Amino acid sequence: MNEAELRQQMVDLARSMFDRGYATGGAGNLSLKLPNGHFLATPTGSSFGRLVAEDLSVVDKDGNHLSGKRPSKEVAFHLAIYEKDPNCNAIVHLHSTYLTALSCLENLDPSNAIKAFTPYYVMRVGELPVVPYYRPGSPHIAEDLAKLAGKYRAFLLANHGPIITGSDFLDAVDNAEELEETAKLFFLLANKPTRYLTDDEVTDLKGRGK
Ligand SMILES: O=C(O)[C@@H](O)C(=O)COP(=O)(O)O
Ligand SMILES: [Zn+2]
Repeated sequence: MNEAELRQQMVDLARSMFDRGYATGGAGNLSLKLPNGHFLATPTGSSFGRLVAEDLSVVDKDGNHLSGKRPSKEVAFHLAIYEKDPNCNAIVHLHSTYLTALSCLENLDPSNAIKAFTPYYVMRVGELPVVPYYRPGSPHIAEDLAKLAGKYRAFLLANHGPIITGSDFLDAVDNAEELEETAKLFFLLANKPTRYLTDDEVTDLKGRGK
């Protein structure tokens, strides 16, 4: 896809997420890698429901603002992930209801906030490591993510929300939707005896693709 098509894809899929309740108000941010090596990101304060293709921000790998409106205050954490994960070409950060609720629970397993109970979660996401709470925009988020990126496909910011990566923007959005639905199931199953996938079942699923 060329840059114009990628801009339109970000506008269209952001609007679709907004219309289906995955994003509200000005929460969340999005980015993708452009063919020329620069990055397209949502402007700070923008609503997923009202993005304008020409207004989207372009930054270089060092975070220099090249064009469009002022980028998301989280652009540093997006860039930290791209730097460490060569397979990541797009990133979705949401404040979606169930994943954000999950991010506020005490005693989450920092290495994996959702133990697998369905195959598609394993195939699309795998594990969900938790980044401790820092205020939004803090450089510490990027520092912590730099240590995890490349080993995981999604991350949960404590008391904040999820970050999901993808091989392209559509893949990142699909992964985000799957993860949010998995968190919804996690709460539906709370206090119910649940059969988790065994280690062998998880291993069998890994590496099989989607
Ligand atoms: O939670 C926050 O404030 C940010 O992480 C966020 O989601 C929106 O910030 P901008 O991308 O700067 O609008
Ligand atoms: Zn946020």
